[in-house]
Amino acid sequence: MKQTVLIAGLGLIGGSLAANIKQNKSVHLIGFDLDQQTLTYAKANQIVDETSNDFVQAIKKADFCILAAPVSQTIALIKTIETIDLNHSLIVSDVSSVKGNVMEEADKIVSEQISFIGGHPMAGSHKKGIEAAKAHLFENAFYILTPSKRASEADTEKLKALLSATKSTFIVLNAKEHDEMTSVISHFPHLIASALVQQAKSWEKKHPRIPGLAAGGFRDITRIASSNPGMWQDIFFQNKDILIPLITDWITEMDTLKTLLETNDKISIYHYLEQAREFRDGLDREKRGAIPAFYDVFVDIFDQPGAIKQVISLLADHAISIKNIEILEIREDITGVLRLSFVTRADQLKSQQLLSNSGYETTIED
Ligand SMILES: NC(=O)c1ccc[n+]([C@@H]2O[C@H](COP(=O)([O-])OP(=O)(O)OC[C@H]3O[C@@H](n4cnc5c(N)ncnc54)[C@H](O)[C@@H]3O)[C@@H](O)[C@H]2O)c1
Ligand SMILES: O=C(O)C(=O)C[C@]1(C(=O)O)C=C[C@@H](O)C=C1
Repeated sequence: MKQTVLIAGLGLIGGSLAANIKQNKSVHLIGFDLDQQTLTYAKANQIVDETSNDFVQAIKKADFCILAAPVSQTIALIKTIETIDLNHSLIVSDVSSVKGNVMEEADKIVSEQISFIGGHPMAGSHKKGIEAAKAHLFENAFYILTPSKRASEADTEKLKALLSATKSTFIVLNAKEHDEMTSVISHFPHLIASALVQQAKSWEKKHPRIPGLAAGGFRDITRIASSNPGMWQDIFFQNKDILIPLITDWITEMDTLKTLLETNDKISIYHYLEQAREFRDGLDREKRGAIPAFYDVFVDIFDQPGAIKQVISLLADHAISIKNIEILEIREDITGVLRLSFVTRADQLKSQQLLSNSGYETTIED
């Protein structure tokens, strides 16, 4: 029998989930969004089977509902769900990056028919909107589930089955564990990335060449500062009780580093850098969760016409598929560095060997 799934909020995440769920032919997928253009795009590109402008009417038809709007809007939708009378059972989930307030609201649902299991796919991008949606976005990522008080294990299993095409790894956490961990590895780093960009922006007044000089390191550490400001504003305020103490800890940490520099404590600075490197290098490479599970090869190339094409052709001739290419640094007339990302370790190693055999200087991270 066909199951009806409603996705409310068809942006980057809702659209990407829709693209996964749509692969299941026994699902009838309804899309709801406040933005008419998004709905038109979703229908025209067959991302959903049906669109709706009426959340309450659509949810009444659904067996599953996934709320994929900004966090504060998701909380507002849960408040609406609390008022709906259903004559059949419904599993509701969300994708919010912060879980505390969402789960607090979800625990207020009294209907016996509704089972709420919070969700958060730990993958995304700095892009927004349905046009950036991709079916493979969640592959190899962790997908965190936070069941509400009344959700049964059987319901959690049903939700996992619905989301199985994402090829993510599901883990169950409570809201507090979730919010503490994501604030450390996602929300706070975002705040720092934006602050680093603001710092460069203010120094640009004195040194107008700063944007041009910003090379691989600055670009790597600040990529996420190009994200959707509306979404992150919401995340920061939803998780501010955890973020504020982290900012206090960070100020203390910066003060410590400042003192080490002022007192010329080279040994302590060395250990500080060494410990950070060891921790970073030790991040689980098989299941990298928030860090995309790609395997990189760095290739030195000469800045001359066709240099990149040669590298790509070599790998294409051996049927190796490159997941992503990034030019990290090109200096005029000298070498530059290409970062090639592969989905499997095997492709990474094979590519490195092929490139080395053809005379390229390559490096990989173990
Ligand atoms: N972008 C990421 O990297 C990422 C990763 C994991 C989880 N999330 C979470 O996913 C959610 C959506 O983020 P996104 O990146 O897809 O944003 P997005 O801006 O790409 O999409 C949000 C969509 O929700 C719609 N919308 C807004 N209010 C709505 C409402 N009341 N009802 C229905 N639709 C509404 C918008 O029109 C838009 O189409 C957020 O809660 C975010 O915290 C984002
Ligand atoms: O890759 C990115 O651009 C992201 O910011 C993705 C990211 C993250 O911080 O890792 C952002 C927010 C989500 O809640 C989950 C994933």
